[in-house]
Amino acid sequence: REWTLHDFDMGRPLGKGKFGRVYMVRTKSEPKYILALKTLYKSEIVQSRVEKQIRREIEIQQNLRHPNVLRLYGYFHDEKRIFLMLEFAGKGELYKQLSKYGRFSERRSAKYIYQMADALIYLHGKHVIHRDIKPENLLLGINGELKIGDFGWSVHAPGNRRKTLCGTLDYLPPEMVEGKDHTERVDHWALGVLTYEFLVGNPPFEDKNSVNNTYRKIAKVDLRFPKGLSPEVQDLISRLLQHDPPKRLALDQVISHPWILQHSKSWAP
Ligand SMILES: O=C(Cc1cc(-c2ccc3c(-c4nc5ccccc5[nH]4)n[nH]c3c2)n[nH]1)Nc1cccc(F)c1
Repeated sequence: REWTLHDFDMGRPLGKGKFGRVYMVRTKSEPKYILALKTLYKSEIVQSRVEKQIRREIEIQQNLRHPNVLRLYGYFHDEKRIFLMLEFAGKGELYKQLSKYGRFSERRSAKYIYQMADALIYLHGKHVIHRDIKPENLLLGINGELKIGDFGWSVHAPGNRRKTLCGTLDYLPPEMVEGKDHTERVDHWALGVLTYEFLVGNPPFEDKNSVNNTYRKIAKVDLRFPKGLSPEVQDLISRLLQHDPPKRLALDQVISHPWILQHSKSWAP
C-alpha cells in the first residue's frame, strides 16, 4: 500500500532527530493509528553522503519485530523528503528521565537491562550488531517498557566499517578505540556501560575535560564503582566490561544473572 502525507493528521513535534524532525501524527482513516513520523531531507542525506546508511537502516529496521525494538512500519517520499512511519513510544525519550532523576533505582535499571539484553539476543540472532547503544537512542513505551529507537550504526556482523567518531566515545569498547575489527561483543560492552550509567548517572570512563583520558580509561578498563552499588550489580558490570570481547558475559547469562533475578520478582507480570 502506498502511503502519502495526506493520509495523516499532523500533531506536535516530538523531537529533532538526526537529518530531520519527528512529528506525532494520526492516520485519518479508521483504525486511527498514532505514529511518530520522521522526515528526512533528501538534500541533507545526499550532502552528508549517508544515503547507503539510511537505506541499510530502513532495510534492517523494517525487518525487526521485537517488543523492545521500535517498529518501522513503512516509509514513503515526495520530491524533497523521505518519511519514516515509526512506532510512537508513549513515554518518550529515556535519557530525559535519566537527566530528570539523575539516576535510576536498581529495580528500574534491572528491568531495563533485562529488556535490553532480550532485544540484543534477538538482534544478534539475526546477525545485527547495534553498535550505538546509549540512553539517547532509547525510548519508553506506554507501559514503561524500553524500546531501542535508533539503528543508525547497526551493521550485519562481522562489522568492520570505520565508525567516524561522532558523538560520545563513552560507549566505545577497547577494540573500537584501538581501531581493531569488532564483533557483536561491542554490544555486550555497551550494555555494561549502560548499566553503570543508569545506576550512577554518568558513564564509567567519562572525563568531561579530556577525550584522550576517556580513551585511556577505556583501553585500560579503569573501572571504579562509587559507594552504594550492590555487590551483585558490580559483579554483572565487571563481567560485561572485560577488555577481551570473548570474555564478556554472554547475553543469556545476563538475563539469568542474580542481580536481574533478584529484581525480576518485583516487576509487573
Ligand atoms: O532516525 C531514526 C531514529 C529515530 C526515532 C525517533 C523517534 C523520536 C521520538 C519518538 C517518540 C516519542 N514519543 C514521545 C512521547 C512523549 C514525548 C516525546 C516523545 N517522542 N515515539 N517514537 C519516536 C521516534 N527519532 N529518530 N530512525 C531511522 C532513521 C533512518 C532510517 C530508519 F529506518 C530509521
